Amino acid sequence: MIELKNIEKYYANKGVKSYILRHVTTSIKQGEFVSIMGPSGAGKSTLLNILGMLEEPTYGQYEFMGEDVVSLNERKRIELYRNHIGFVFQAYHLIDEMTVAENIEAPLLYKKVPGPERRSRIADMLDRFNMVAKSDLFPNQLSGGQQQLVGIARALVAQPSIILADEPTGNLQSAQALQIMDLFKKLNEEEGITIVQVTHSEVNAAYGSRILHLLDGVIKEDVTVQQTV
Ligand SMILES: Nc1ncnc2c1ncn2[C@@H]1O[C@H](COP(=O)(O)OP(=O)(O)OP(=O)(O)O)[C@@H](O)[C@H]1O
Repeated sequence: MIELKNIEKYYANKGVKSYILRHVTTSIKQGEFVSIMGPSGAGKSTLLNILGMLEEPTYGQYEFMGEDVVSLNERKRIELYRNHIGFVFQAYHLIDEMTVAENIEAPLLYKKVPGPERRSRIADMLDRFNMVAKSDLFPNQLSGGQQQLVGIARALVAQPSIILADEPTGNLQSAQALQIMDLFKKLNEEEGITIVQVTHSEVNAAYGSRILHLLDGVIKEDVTVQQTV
């Protein structure tokens, strides 16, 4: 599903290059649940943003579902993103002025999904996340855990092939964090959705099947998780 070859990312400042990612070569197969770990500043979010087409690498090849992402024009890349990728952010990134239902609807409007189908998919999401009664509330009327569920519902409503999550439980208490991780595991195992998450938590990483350890922008280790959760 994902092939990265020799991905490099650097910022040049007064002729000095500071490397964020170096020689990143790896592949991720459909159905995997991968955690990216490593110390602060190791380049985890940058790598996830490149996977999610939110940032471009300075060099290297990125193939997503057979498409050469780097050579695609903006319109094609956005289309690929909208059709296949659901992104979940640590700080939720919901739109404050929109209700829960409207936030979940947003990706469907971009994809021009017709009204009746939109309403049915939103209803399914609200039902699945036990949020029917919260449908008309605004994000600031929800707990952090509920806001993140809306963030995940918004990522899922467009039926993505892959969920990319940047510290999805970073702002949550442990009970809520467990709920989100259980949900990811279920999505992965029962619906075959590929998941790539950035996490600082060993507990969260144990939910996945593989861990990429980044250090100073380099993949230092690529390990298979022994399933215990
Ligand atoms: N626009 C930029 N210009 C220069 N340096 C940048 C820019 N964006 C990010 N960086 C640097 O890239 C490095 C990696 O950032 P990144 O957010 O990917 O790390 P991270 O591993 O996700 O860290 P954390 O765990 O703290 O979120 C950091 O040192 C950061 O300062």
